[in-house]
Amino acid sequence: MNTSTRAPERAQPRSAVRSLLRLWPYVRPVRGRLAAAALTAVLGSCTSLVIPLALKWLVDGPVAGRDPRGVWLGGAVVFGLGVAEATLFMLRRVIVARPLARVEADMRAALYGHLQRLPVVFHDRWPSGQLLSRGTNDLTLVRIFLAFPLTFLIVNGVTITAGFAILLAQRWTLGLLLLAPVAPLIVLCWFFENSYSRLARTAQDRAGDLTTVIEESVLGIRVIKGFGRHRGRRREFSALSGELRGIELRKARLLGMLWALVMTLPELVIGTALVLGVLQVADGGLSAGTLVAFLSTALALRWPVESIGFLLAITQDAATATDRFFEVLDEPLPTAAGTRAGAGTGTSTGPVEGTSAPARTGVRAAAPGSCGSRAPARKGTRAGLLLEGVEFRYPGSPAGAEPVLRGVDLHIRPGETMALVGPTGSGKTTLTALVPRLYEPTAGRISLDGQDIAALPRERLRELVSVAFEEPTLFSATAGENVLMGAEGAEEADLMRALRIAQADFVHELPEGHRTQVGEQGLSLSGGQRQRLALARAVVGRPRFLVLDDPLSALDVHTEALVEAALREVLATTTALVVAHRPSTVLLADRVALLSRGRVTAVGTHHELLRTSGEYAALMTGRGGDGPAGAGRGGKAR
Ligand SMILES: Nc1ncnc2c1ncn2[C@@H]1O[C@H](COP(=O)(O)OP(=O)(O)OP(=O)(O)O)[C@@H](O)[C@H]1O
Repeated sequence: MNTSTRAPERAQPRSAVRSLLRLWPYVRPVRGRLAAAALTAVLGSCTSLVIPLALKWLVDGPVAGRDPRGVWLGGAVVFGLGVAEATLFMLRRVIVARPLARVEADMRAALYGHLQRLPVVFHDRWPSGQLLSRGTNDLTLVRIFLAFPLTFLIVNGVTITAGFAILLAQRWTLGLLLLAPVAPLIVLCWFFENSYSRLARTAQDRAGDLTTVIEESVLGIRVIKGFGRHRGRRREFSALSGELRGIELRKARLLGMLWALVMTLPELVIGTALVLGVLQVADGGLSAGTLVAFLSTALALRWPVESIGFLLAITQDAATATDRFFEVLDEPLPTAAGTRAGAGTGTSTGPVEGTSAPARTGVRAAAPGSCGSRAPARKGTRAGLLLEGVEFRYPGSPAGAEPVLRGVDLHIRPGETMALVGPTGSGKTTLTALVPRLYEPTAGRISLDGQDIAALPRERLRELVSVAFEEPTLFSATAGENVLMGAEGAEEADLMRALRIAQADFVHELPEGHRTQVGEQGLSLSGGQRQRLALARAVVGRPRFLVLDDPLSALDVHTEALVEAALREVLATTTALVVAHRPSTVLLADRVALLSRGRVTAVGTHHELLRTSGEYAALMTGRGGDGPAGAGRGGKAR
């Protein structure tokens, strides 16, 4: 199986109790209810221990004395005690149901909130299935633990202690006999816990991997079908599912062995006690009522003892689930503003080699200082979008690997549109991701109108910068809601304007207009329609800075021309960085920056670069292999 679908493995020896204690902040608000439920269960369990004492009175009294009224009375008491026990256990369930649903919901909300705030580098590292399984299966396991083992390990402890006190009081010799298996059972449980916890961790991790495979297969169903890969995918799925099945079987075998021993040992000693007790009754050393009471008490203790293995198994599953939950929650959030977060990945965030001014082969910017000055005297005071000595290396890239971006200096003046052109893999998308701080530069600085973006509160940054990515992601919501996500507080008029600019008027023809639900990931729309909605989302908030990653790639020539015309209107009032592969998109820009192997190697107008940069000319005419063809068809040369 592809290991890239696996989360960072962190299975380490740990104490189940210490793991579960971390749940306290979530359990604290419902501690009163949980305590009341435990108390109710203890009362119910103790009621069950009173039944043998009533039986003793019944056998030694009314039954021995042939007193029918006494027998009826005794029977009624035993019946009443049975009803009371059942009622108390039912009450316990009623008391815990609602608060435990709340604990689960609170934990899920905390996980979801944290996931939303974690940086993109975290999501690059973690497979989505692992996160899904932590937010669903694992939290269910925690709720089951709080509902059963947490209460019943306490209840059973109290019941077993009280039961043995009754047994010892009735016949201490037989009582001691029943206590004999306790020591071996404790050792057995200890061994079980150690082995089971390792298996539980592996099983839950593999379940997360399996979720990732299912999710990828569902999302990628078109590719799988298109390439006839379903057999291969099924084999991959079966292998992983077989691995999980094997681990679950080992868990079941381990639990079965524990259960068998936990059941057999008490049965053996109860059998022995029965034989010895009968002999003592025959000798006249023990009353029949006492033997009945003794054996009924011993039998009443069977379930509390036998269930220990099962309760410990759920406890281990829940401890593992808690660890997995907190592994995500412990991931540090990026600092609000003011520092380079480095995204908590252990990546060097300090300056590294290669921040020197890039070698330029092409034309300098028309205005002095608009490109190329590494550390200008008026640092941070220039309006527009300014990148100074920006370097970026993806977290987790091999030591000594070249940074993806090196010494990038670029100044986009207010109101200017800069096209970013470069061969595939040169770092264009990476550069655009740095402006809205989806990633943090490993060196250098980016400023908007003189303000370092690392010092800007994220909300402010989101107001200033809007983005449309190459891959237009839409959500399961209405077309209008997808667009309005682009701006806080935007209204219907803004929506209409954005739809018009993005040439997304097709929305009005949908069955319910902009209130039509678009499917998961917008799959009910064509690629070009999704791209236009994504573009509308980027412009709906009238951002000061616009970053567009090849926004017109999926449009037909006719629609592209319409969108370009409308985009010009927007670009005239914003400062924009537009990744462009096609000459027609380049022609929307005032100037062009050529990115080559992570460096800006030339900046100028389209025509200047065509004249002076061989690499640019090759890209635009398609002679460079990676670049678009058909450059210079008409177009504006500014
Ligand atoms: N999340 C990531 N983790 C590690 N490396 C990455 C990641 N994303 C991109 N890269 C690497 O960074 C380099 C630049 O990628 P980027 O997507 O920025 O190029 P690009 O110029 O936008 O390419 P294209 O024109 O094909 O979209 C590539 O070598 C790519 O393999």
